[in-house]
Amino acid sequence: MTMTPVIIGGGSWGCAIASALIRTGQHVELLVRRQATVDALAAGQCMQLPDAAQMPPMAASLAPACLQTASMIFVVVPVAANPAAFDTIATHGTAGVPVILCAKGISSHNGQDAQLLTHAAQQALPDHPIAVFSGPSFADEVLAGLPAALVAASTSPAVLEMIQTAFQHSNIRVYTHNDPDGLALAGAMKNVVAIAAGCAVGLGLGDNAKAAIITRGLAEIARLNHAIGGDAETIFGLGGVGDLALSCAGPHSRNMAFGLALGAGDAVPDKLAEGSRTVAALALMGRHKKVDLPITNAIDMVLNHGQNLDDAVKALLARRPGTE
Ligand SMILES: NC(=O)C1=CN([C@@H]2O[C@H](COP(=O)(O)OP(=O)(O)OC[C@H]3O[C@@H](n4cnc5c(N)ncnc54)[C@H](OP(=O)(O)O)[C@@H]3O)[C@@H](O)[C@H]2O)C=CC1
Ligand SMILES: O=C(CO)COP(=O)(O)O
Repeated sequence: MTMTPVIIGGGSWGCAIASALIRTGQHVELLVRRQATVDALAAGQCMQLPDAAQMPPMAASLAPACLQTASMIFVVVPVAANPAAFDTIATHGTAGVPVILCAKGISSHNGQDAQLLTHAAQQALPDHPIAVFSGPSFADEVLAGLPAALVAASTSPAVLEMIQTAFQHSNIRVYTHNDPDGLALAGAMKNVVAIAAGCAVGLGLGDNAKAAIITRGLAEIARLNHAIGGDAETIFGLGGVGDLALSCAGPHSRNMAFGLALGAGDAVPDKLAEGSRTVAALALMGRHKKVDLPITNAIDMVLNHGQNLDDAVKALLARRPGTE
């Protein structure tokens, strides 16, 4: 029986991860939800990246039975679809097979609670070791074969070794560490900071304001990371500063593009911006942990509580500045 990596989700990032593994000569299967996606992938097309370079044809299926022979399972659907993916793995996956979380956000049920994806996965999948795969990585660039450096984090050295080996000789260079919670949190939070940075630029507040938001946003990430017991070094690595820098660089990031449109008073793009979906849970987590998250809270007020963006900016600037 041949064991193959299986990727749940055939969107931008699922295709990009698959393309990197295929480049090393591995057979990969994608588990998707629509026949149209199966057909597009077989023709070497990613539906979410129509302008991307031609990719290799990819084997995809609608049948979760493909999980039975998975050597490792990448979960690459939006955060909101992760619980259903975990249920599918619990039903069809083989115990002991690593589950690698690739989404960037916080798990939440109807805005009533807030949970790191790592904790949600551990609860739903007690028989599977869990890893987080994150870092600065725009899917279209990975799909085009350009180099990227990512981080895999798990408490299992064997799982880290497996992931590193899987991507050896691909265009993804994998660094490892043992702080999955910190890595999951940093990936979720950078999206919200990118929305805030986009808002500042869209409002015409200038480069100084953008740099201030990135830096104070990083301080928020570090504070909440400390509160959840994450490793401070995670925040200064690829999955922290690295991904924050990438996402705040410009409209290539969907989260930054969302913020730019919001700031400029334009309609927001019709693309996934995980930060807009995760900010409520993140603000809730900050309240539960009693951590001050002014930028996160401001974006939550604007997106979920009807606050005017100008008023949110005024409220942020009216805060008494403290020590750095
Ligand atoms: N794109 C990137 O550069 C990167 C993205 N990520 C993260 O990866 C995650 C996925 O993003 P990305 O691939 O870009 O998103 P896309 O919008 O490109 O693709 C999403 C994929 O998930 C599927 N999907 C969406 N909703 C559901 C659902 N409710 N149930 C089952 N499947 C669903 C879509 O299926 P369908 O086509 O049928 O709608 C599609 O295959 C996000 O959390 C993102 O932050 C991480 C690193 C880089
Ligand atoms: O996470 C990403 C790059 O690392 C993708 O960012 P966006 O979802 O903002 O495009």
